[in-house]
Amino acid sequence: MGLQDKKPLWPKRKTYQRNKNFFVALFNAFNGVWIMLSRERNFRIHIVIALAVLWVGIQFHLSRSDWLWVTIAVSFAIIAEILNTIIEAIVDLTVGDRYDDLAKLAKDVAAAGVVFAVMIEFAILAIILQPYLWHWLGIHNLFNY
Ligand SMILES: Nc1ncnc2c1ncn2[C@@H]1O[C@H](COP(=O)(O)OP(=O)(O)OP(=O)(O)O)[C@@H](O)[C@H]1O
Repeated sequence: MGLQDKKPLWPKRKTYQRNKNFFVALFNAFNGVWIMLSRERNFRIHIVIALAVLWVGIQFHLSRSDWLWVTIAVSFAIIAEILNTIIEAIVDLTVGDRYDDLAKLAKDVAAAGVVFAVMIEFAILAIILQPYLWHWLGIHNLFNY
C-alpha cells in the first residue's frame, strides 16, 4: 500500500507558509512524530521494541556505557524507518500510482536499509545484553566479558 493510499493527512489544507518561529517549527516536527506513530505500523513496532529495551535495561541495571550502546542501536533502526517513510513519500509524490522500475528500486532499497539497521540493532543488543542475561540466569560462562 503506497502512502497515497492511506487516508489524506490534511484534507482541507491547501496552502502553507514558512514557520513563523522556532516553536512553530518544533510543533511541526512533533507533528512529524505523530504522523509516524499514527500511520506507520512498522514505526510503532520499533517504538515497542525501544520501550521493551528500556524496561529490560532498567531491570538489568545497565552500566552507563551500555546504555549508550543500547540507545545508539535502538535509534539507528528508528531513524532508518523514518528515512524509509520519507523515501516512500517522495517516490509516491513523483510517480503517483504509475509503475516505475526506479520507484520499485528506491522503495525496496530503502526497505533493505531498515532491515540492515534492525540487524545491526539486534546484534548490538545481543552483544550488550547477553552478559546481563547470563548473570540474571545465574549462568557463569566464557562469554561474560
Ligand atoms: N510506483 C511503483 N512502481 C513500482 N513498484 C512499486 C511502486 N510503488 C511500490 N512498489 C513496490 O511495491 C512494494 C510495496 O509498496 P508500498 O508503497 O505499499 O510500500 P510498503 O512496503 O507497503 O510500505 P509501508 O508498509 O511502509 O507503507 C514496494 O516495496 C515496491 O517493491
